[in-house]
Amino acid sequence: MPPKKEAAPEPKPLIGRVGTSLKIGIVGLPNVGKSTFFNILTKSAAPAENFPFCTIDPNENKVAVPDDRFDWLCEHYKPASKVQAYLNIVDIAGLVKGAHEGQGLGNAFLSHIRSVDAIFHLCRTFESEEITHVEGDVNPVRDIEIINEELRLKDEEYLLATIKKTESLMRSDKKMKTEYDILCKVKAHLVDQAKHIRYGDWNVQEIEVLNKHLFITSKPVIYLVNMAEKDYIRKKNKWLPKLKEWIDANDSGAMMIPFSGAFEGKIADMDVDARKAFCEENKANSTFEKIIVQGYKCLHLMYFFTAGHDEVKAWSIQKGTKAPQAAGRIHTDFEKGFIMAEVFKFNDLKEEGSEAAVKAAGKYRQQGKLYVVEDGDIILFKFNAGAGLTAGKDAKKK
Ligand SMILES: Nc1ncnc2c1ncn2[C@@H]1O[C@H](COP(=O)(O)OP(=O)(O)OP(=O)(O)O)[C@@H](O)[C@H]1O
Ligand SMILES: [Mg+2]
Repeated sequence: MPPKKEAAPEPKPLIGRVGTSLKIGIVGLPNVGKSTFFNILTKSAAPAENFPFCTIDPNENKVAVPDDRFDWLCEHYKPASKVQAYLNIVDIAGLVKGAHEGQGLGNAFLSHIRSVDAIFHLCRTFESEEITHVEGDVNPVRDIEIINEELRLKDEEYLLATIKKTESLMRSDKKMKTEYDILCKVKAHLVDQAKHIRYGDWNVQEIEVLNKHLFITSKPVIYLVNMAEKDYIRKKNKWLPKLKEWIDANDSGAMMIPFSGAFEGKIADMDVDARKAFCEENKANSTFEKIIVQGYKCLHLMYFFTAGHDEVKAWSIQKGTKAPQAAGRIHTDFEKGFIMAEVFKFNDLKEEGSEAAVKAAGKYRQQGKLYVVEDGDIILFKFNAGAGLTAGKDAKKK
């Protein structure tokens, strides 16, 4: 018998693209260390030289999302195959003041920013005589304002053109009126109040319209602060408190993560022992795990696990995904013929020691169609393999 339907409140839809192959893009002024960060993080070899506009075309790569629970499951099941979740990252060319009007490398890379789903906004606090700063001196607060204004102006240009188009369509199609009104509300926020779209409190209908257009300033942002190695080790730089203050005042709730491209580059080249000794000696550690995990979460992604001796796998899903759609990530038949999800929690497995013990303790739950999958759930789907076949056939061999 399938479990009873449980009543779950409908969560508000997310702003942004639907899917799981979402990407986070690295955005910032030229020569602030974007490609250096991208290369070390994703073990890529994109050009990262000391001159502005070194990057022209976007570079894309992925990096595994570190997770102790995944490591524990692999240790526990000793599976033949292990598949982690991945974060897709895009290294984008530097933006300068006036980019929305074609300054610097022009408009092309603003379209590269449009095609990502969240932003690592990278700024520079490291001083260097040799490494040019396009604005003449190091001032990350000013730099962040320049970039944020460019992104807003690009959205403004697109929004005003869209309002015009919608207005003319409305003459022959009355249904366009609702969309037109919503776009005007977006204009009051983005143009009249000069605010990024992500700060607005939008209702379901408004989010639907926003998701047709995927505005740049509706994307979630994490601020990454690239420090000199010395400053990173001593955990001090005069800009850190100013940046924190600016973010609290202007982008309240956004996360700021300080790191150092120079420090990360140095330890990435060391073998495990040398790295450990260096980090202990300097009482400093890599920030990359935190950046990857937060970048992944910022895309509204999470994962559930399937776990057995054949395979331990983390399946990326969007937050708020219900059990049948989560099953559909594995195979469309799993979604079509969904009967139930047998779910247990990672902590219960760790505590009880085995699946059998979890079951015996009554912590193995059967969940129905309305169950909203939680991060780190370990799931076995039961599904009807097709018309005429017996219901309840195991979805996945264990
Ligand atoms: N934390 C740091 N300390 C000192 N130097 C750094 C640091 N991070 C990066 N650099 C140096 O800054 C220079 C510019 O770096 P990079 O090419 O990564 O910048 P970018 O932001 O990708 O520039 P562009 O927009 O022009 O592509 C390189 O010489 C790099 O080694
Ligand atoms: Mg670059």
